Amino acid sequence: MSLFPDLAFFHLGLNAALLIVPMTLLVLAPFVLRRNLVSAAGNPLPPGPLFRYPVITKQPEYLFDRWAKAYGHLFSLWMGNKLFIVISDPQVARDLLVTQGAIFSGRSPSMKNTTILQGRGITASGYDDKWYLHRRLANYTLSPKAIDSYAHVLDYEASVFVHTLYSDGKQGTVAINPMRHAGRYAFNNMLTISAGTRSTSDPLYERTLDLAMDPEFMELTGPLSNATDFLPFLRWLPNGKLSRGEKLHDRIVEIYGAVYTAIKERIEKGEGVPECLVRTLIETEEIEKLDWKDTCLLAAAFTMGGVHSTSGILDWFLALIPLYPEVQARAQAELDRVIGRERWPNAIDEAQLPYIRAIIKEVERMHAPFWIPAPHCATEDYDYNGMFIPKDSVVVLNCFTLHHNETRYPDPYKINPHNLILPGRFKFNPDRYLGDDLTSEDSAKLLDANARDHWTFGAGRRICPGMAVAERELFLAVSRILWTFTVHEHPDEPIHLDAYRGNAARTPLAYRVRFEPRHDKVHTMLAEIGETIAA
Ligand code: HEM
Repeated sequence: MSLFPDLAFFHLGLNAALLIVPMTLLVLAPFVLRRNLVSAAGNPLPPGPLFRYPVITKQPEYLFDRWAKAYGHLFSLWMGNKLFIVISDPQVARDLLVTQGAIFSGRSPSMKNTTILQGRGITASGYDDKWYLHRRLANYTLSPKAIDSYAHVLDYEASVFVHTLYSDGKQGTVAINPMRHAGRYAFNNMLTISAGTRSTSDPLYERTLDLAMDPEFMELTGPLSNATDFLPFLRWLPNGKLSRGEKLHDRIVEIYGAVYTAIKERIEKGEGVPECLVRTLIETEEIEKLDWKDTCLLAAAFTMGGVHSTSGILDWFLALIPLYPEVQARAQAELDRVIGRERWPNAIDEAQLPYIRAIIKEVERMHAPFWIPAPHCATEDYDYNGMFIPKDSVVVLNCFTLHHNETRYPDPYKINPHNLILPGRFKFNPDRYLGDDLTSEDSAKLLDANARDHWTFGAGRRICPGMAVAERELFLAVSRILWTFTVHEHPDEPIHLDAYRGNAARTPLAYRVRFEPRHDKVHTMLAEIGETIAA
């Protein structure tokens, strides 16, 4: 028997620890450390962080920006067992997503693509024949020519939106949160395109509105925020988030199924149904071999996809503009000079209002709703500039870094008027877009990727097909709001622009602003519009 039993135990414990710790590390290493792969040509993966991440929830754009600075324009990141390839440079984005679009246009399994949209609804379809068909329908419904057929609706809804800000804000006497109104504006436009109607007191369309405004979709579909996307075994364990995704899927199918049925019944009864996506789908479902779920999820993807994105930009615009009185005053001077005070701007005036257009582009750059737009997926192995991009890797744009490239956008970070309120990272400077007369759709087609306005609508074959509609909506709303009101920050309620809500599309935290009518004509015009709405 040892004279020092405690010490013997200590030695035994130490030996065991010396054995167990390295063994545990060895077993855990493949789950914790990055895996290095090499292509047939001997090229390594793009460089990237040493550790794997199970999930990144809080402002991943800052981490991506740091990694882009540390590892370069193309870096790789292991999220659990999924390899992400992150693009932070315009030319690389063009080379891969546009020039090699045949390889980089897939979608990867995820909560959004697999659980909620079940591989359908255009946005979640793989890069296959069904996607081509859906994309053709999207182009047909959202092309500039198609927009002409519902331009009057976009115009009317913009008037209703401005009127609501006026009446809800008690003609400029109280501060209000404009976000729900912006959401309803975008929603009514999308519902018209999808279902040929706007939200009314009909309970079905009220439910459609509630679904579109519910932040659940944007909370659940973040590209980095669902551990089940990266650690597949979690799918087999009880999982609250997964069941929320399943419930959301059921709710979408149930509500849009009812919209489909209502429209089909009206067509069968010979009632006039205006031209809209669901009508086109019903009329072509046999030829195109669409099933019922395809139709529901396509209508849902259109309606919901075009709401948070467009209204998000309006929310950011309305949060920003009171903080930059000199920008607001310059825009109003342009409106007074070009339009005058007897009427407000219409779509046709857009080309004559370059400063308003520049403001919209600058909001799109500075507050892109998606810092990481819908991930693409590589459908083949590909070697690029001595780096290996394996099949099935998830390929994403790092919009935050692209939009803060100091060569393309000089001074992207500097000063803001409220250093105490904002952390001083961003500079809102519409001047940088003066002289850029291209629409975002045309700008995306430029051969020189460095000259593109911004990357807010994604890139390549899956670039947002709703760009032209969104820009028309934004122009009508922004130009009319600035013609009608001066927007003021509430003196006791500072607006916080750094924090936001949503793991996919970002919207500002709730805020209130005051819409002060600019001149007497505002009251007469809005009174007339009020009568039209009531009629
Ligand atoms: C300012 C508003 C909008 C923004 C910022 C926006 C942004 C985006 C982005 C980043 C993508 C992913 C592109 C990619 O995969 O590379 C996308 C896809 C899509 N957007 Fe938009 N969008 C907006 C408005 C709209 C509107 C008004 C519609 C109309 C219905 C729409 C319909 C779609 C559809 C259907 C897709 C899927 C395309 C596909 O996978 O082929 N979006 N959008």
